[in-house]
Amino acid sequence: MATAIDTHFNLFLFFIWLLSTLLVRFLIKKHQKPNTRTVQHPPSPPALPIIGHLHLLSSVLPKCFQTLASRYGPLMKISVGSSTSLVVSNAAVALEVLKTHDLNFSYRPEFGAEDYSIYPNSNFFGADYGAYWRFIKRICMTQLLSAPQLNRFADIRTEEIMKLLEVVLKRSEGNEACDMSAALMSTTNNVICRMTMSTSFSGSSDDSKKIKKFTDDIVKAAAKLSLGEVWGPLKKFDLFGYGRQMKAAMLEYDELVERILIEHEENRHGGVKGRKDMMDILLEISEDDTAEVKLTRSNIKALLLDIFIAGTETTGVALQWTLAEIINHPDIFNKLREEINAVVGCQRLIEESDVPNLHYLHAVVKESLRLHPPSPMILRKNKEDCKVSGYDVLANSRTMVNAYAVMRDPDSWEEPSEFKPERFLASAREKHGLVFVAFGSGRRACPGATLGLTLMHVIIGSLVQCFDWKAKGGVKVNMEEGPAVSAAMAHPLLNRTVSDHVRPLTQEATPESKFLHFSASASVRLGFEPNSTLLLGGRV
Ligand code: HEM
Repeated sequence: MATAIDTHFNLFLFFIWLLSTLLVRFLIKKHQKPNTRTVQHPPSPPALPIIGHLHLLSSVLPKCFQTLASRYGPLMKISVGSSTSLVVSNAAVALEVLKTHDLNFSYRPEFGAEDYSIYPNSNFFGADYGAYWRFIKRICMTQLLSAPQLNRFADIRTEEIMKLLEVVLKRSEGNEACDMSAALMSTTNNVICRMTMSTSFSGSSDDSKKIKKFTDDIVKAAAKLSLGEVWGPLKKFDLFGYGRQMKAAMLEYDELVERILIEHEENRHGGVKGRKDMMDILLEISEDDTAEVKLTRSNIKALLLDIFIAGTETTGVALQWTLAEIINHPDIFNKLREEINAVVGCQRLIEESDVPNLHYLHAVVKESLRLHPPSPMILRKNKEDCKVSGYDVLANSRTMVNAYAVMRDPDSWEEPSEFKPERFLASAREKHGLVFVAFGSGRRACPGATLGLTLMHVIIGSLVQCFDWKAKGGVKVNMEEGPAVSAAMAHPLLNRTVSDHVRPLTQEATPESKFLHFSASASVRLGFEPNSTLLLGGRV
């Protein structure tokens, strides 16, 4: 009997609670300001409980987001577990985010890796738009990556390109396979390491290789940690150990860079190297007591790490795609070769000073970056609520501009999936409202664009000038995109493929050739096709 009374009483209490809750909700709604509107979120595909949209995603994210956008629109909301992002997929909305709301979207979202960084709050890429970021950006644009500083290191780029040509030539000479992916990556890595901290000058020649290994390990662990975002609060337990892996790789990086920093401090005043690399410049700034921001050692190491991560892989990957496109388009290869023949001639190797006159080369590189942007997801966050494409975007929304989709948007580009460098030639350009975002846009746009492009122009120009690149038996290079957001080729230009493509042909070098260390004055016939051209410092 007592139990029945208790049950009735509990039910009565439950109804009282329910009624009062509904009443309070009703009163709150009634007293809300009449102009208060409901938030209109961007559209979103139907989600499953807990996993959200995970089941809709494939390993090649930019492509998968592009497909989803064709159904759910150019601004859509994607959730995976507890992580939510907005994805921008066409040129019009990209312009809104990157140009109209540039200042508001000049922040970067966090992706979970920051908790394990040994340089907390010191890096540049992830820094909020504020005094520290502005200070470093100014240093990048006026000193580290300025035109005069880049020019001071032109000889290093020439040297590294010569090494690359030698590798390709030697492999072909021995009829060996040539791993172009590795060769191109090693060239960009060596250039960037030597420009930042004169690696081949100090310490062992392995330093550049070690830097590449440590940064690759850091990036791999950070990418896995960013996927861990979906675990929400559970991510702090580092269940899979990726946080520990990232910390370990950062400590290895730190030890190496600390050693090089000490060498720089010892050599700096002696002026042994005769020119300042980026590390020298940063050390000088760190000693300046009047500087707006007092740079710490951690700031220096974190900024250099950003430069290695942001500069090497992007440029290396972009070079591979460009070469692959050239191999697949013999007509474009021929046109490029003709332009180089006309502008540079056959007596010397292409130089950086030739590049402004090689308009078709510019167009080829730009077209390759349009179709295969090496940073296909541009990551931003907004500080304040705003409207984009008619939808409400709340403050701190993680926003990804899908550069891959934006630069294949059929409303902006004719035949968007075709490799047509002509679209970037001056005469054609006026016809299109082009949105080229391979280097991002606005305040947070890539500060290394000039260096990246310089390397691409002169490396691709040299490879086209010196070797014939053809697909064996007309079989095209596989242009499938690789997994994750990295944008690398799924089937890199590895030995099997490339050995068949490389056709370094007749080389006749004069003894006075200032470019070649190859058997001077000898005529070396390489490759498989007779009567072709090779221009390295000799006659055709
Ligand atoms: C082909 C080569 C390259 C491509 C396609 C590329 C692309 C990009 C993109 C898309 C961004 C994000 C921009 C945005 O948010 O709007 C970026 C940022 C950045 N890039 Fe590059 N990049 C390249 C080469 C380089 C090089 C050579 C360096 C340095 C030596 C570099 C350093 C950076 C840095 C430090 C940032 C962060 C800027 C910031 O947060 O304010 N990049 N890059």
